[in-house]
Amino acid sequence: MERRRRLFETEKVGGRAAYRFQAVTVAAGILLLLYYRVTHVPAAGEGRAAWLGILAAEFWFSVYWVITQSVRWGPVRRRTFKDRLAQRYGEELPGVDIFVCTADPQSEPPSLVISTILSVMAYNYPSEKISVYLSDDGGSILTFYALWEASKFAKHWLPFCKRYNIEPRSPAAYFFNSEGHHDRCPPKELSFIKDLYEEMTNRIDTTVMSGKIPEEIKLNHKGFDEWNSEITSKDHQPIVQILIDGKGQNAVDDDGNVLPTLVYMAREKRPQYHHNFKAGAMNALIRVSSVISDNPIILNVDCDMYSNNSDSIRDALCFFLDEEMGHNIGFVQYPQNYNNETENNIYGNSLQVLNQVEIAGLDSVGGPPYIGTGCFHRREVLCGRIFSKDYKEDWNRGIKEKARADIYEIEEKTKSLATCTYEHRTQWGNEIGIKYDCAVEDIITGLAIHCRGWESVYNNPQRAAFLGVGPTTLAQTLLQHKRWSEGLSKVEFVVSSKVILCGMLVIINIPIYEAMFLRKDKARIPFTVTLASIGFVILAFLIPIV
Ligand SMILES: O=c1ccn([C@@H]2O[C@H](COP(=O)(O)OP(=O)(O)O[C@H]3O[C@H](CO)[C@@H](O)[C@H](O)[C@H]3O)[C@@H](O)[C@H]2O)c(=O)[nH]1
Ligand SMILES: [Mn+2]
Repeated sequence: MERRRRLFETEKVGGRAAYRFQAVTVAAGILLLLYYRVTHVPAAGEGRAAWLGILAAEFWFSVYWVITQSVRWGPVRRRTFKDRLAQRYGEELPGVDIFVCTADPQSEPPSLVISTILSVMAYNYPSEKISVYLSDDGGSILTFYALWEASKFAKHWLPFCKRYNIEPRSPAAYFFNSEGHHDRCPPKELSFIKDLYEEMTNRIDTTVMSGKIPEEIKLNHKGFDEWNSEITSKDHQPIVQILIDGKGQNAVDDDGNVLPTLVYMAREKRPQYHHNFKAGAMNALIRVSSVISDNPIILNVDCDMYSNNSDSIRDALCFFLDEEMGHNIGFVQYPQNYNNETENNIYGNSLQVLNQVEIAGLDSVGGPPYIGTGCFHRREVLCGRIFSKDYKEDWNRGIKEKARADIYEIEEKTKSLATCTYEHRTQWGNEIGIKYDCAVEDIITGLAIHCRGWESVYNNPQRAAFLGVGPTTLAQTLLQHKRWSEGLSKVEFVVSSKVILCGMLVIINIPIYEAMFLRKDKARIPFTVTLASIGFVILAFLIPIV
């Protein structure tokens, strides 16, 4: 049989030899420094304590440096072949569910959230195979209103994007910091769509500022009835509203083409139940989407990360659908790039080393971590499936024509999956879905997926797939790093807690070892007692093995 051509290839990043040479010189420097410290310890009373303290610190940084080499030693780059994907599959491609998370209409303005939503609705991909879900942890009628406006604007925006093949497809980014693709379309049409967009954002911004939705607008959609004066962001019933039903009759754009499904979800919130932040929202989305569209691939993005490259879905599929390697791949991670870098990048927020070198380095040793946004997962992998080479993904899942229930029935059914108590006494947040109880839920979820045998790949194409809003001030930077560090040290602690515990026990027991082996006075423990203790220790170690 003819061997199929690969849908992606892996290249080594250039400059490895230069980096390795530099690393060897640094290693030599570190060793010489440690040698000097160890051989020149001053006498007691002449600064010995400070010397030993510095030695300990330098030793720790040396260990840290050695560990970081594992992620910088062999970075790789992936290249996809979308033309081969097109030749092989045409438009017979799997469905994709896209999750966007938002939490607060004040700090994450709804007009920007919907720009992200519109950018992912406008992927260069068959619309009937895309379902977009917005999770609103703020449970805000203002965000719902903005999404309803977006569902109407999409009818003009999507055909416009596809007709002139514009990039990026976030209207906010396209109109206000575009790279100049405006010449691709007739000026009249451009100003028409721009006016529509500006009118819409003005309406949304003034409504958000006033904090109230005009009564006449509320008459336009039944979804507004979900809110009453008692609802707060921390105390409300589950809300699921299907704003565009892609499988329905009326879901067509201006050109008569099908529109993607668009769903608003605010999971139930009650003060007495812990909501588990973004992880809780994602898990509710996994369940709700399994009833509405149930597509085999899930992409999730933060609401401030718009799609900057309309080919990213096809790019990601080059990995999953590759005949040789695809079946090993659990998720495809894209980097977090920002479009609001500060001058000279003074706080290092563009994450260059992480994005270009370290995550690419991890990609050569089992795969990148899951970093919370810009990631394509297999639904089954998020739901806890353990890797097996016999497993065959059902790529038609979700597309197969099911007897479609009434839209109201679906909404009612899915609400029951987004309640506070649904997960009680289940494995959600543990073996199933995104993990709970960690500030970096994404990292531990990715590690768990690796532990179940799946690999991941990192794709960093020339044209950034997603662009977000990064921190720009020192205060924002510190807050983000504090959260990341807290979360990561927890991961580190879980992994190394046993080692630390054993080390502490050894240190606490130093006087006993002294009495066993070193002391020559009366306090020395008799040899027979030492022997008996060693015997007991060995026995104690054997117990868990037996
Ligand atoms: O209760 C919450 C809190 C946050 N979010 C959403 O989660 C996302 C990330 O939260 P943010 O406060 O912006 O955190 P960042 O530090 O910017 O997030 C980075 O770090 C997180 C933890 O590692 C990852 O989950 C994110 O994807 C990654 O962008 C945003 O879209 C929020 O709207 C919720 O949906 N519910
Ligand atoms: Mn963020």
